[in-house]
Amino acid sequence: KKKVSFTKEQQALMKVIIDAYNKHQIPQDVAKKLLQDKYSTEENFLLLTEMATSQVQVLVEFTKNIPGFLSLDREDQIALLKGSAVEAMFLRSAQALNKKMPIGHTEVLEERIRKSGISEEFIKPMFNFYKSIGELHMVLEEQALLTTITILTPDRPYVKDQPAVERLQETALDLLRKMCVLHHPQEPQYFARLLGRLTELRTLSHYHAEMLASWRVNDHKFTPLLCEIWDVQ
Ligand SMILES: CC(C)NC(=O)n1c(-c2ccccc2)cc2c1CN(S(=O)(=O)c1cccs1)CC2
Repeated sequence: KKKVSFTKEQQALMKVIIDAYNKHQIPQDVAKKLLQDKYSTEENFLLLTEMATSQVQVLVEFTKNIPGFLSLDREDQIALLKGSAVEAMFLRSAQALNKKMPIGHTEVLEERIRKSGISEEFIKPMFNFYKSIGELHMVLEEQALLTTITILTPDRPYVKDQPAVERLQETALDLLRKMCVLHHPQEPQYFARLLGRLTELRTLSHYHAEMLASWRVNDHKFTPLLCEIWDVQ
């Protein structure tokens, strides 16, 4: 078993990130609604709208707890949130879908997502991504750190002080690297595999822009918060 030691700062950082991540789960009532009956496409779309809106609120709260984030330039904070919102949504979705659920719940959830007006060409890559995340069997610390690293991506559009963001991201990457050695000692490539998922996430977020366009064509309504964070309407 490989010896892994964390500095005092790293232990403090992990605790803050885990507390923040645990505090901000998707409200159970919203998730439960997905499992009630009423299967119409319209109803499924509305539920996803509600879940995605609630997740953006959760994301903003989580981000505020990332050590150093609130010390960044205010406009850069906004640029990082807007630049990572879709990727964070897909990451959270993958984690939600791969969570242990009562028998049959996952299937119902999948079915409602497939029948929510998303065209087939986006369903496939989306579910491939969910599956590829599920196969990693990430522990909570890895999930929370991967979300943190996604948010702290320096090269998002309109970020002015990229070095400041890079420094924060480096800290989270160092910690994630150690976490992977600790929790997956048999897989030396595990950390690299996790970062590979971030590349897949960027591809998905390009699909997302097209998904939005096709919904807009069919006059689907989004909430003001989603329109703001996605820069639509
Ligand atoms: C957990 C939350 C963040 N996930 C979520 O909202 N999902 C999920 C999903 C995946 C696994 C388990 C539970 C839900 C699939 C999809 C979305 C949202 N998007 S969206 O934001 O483009 C959208 C918003 C409005 C109309 S479409 C479409 C695809």
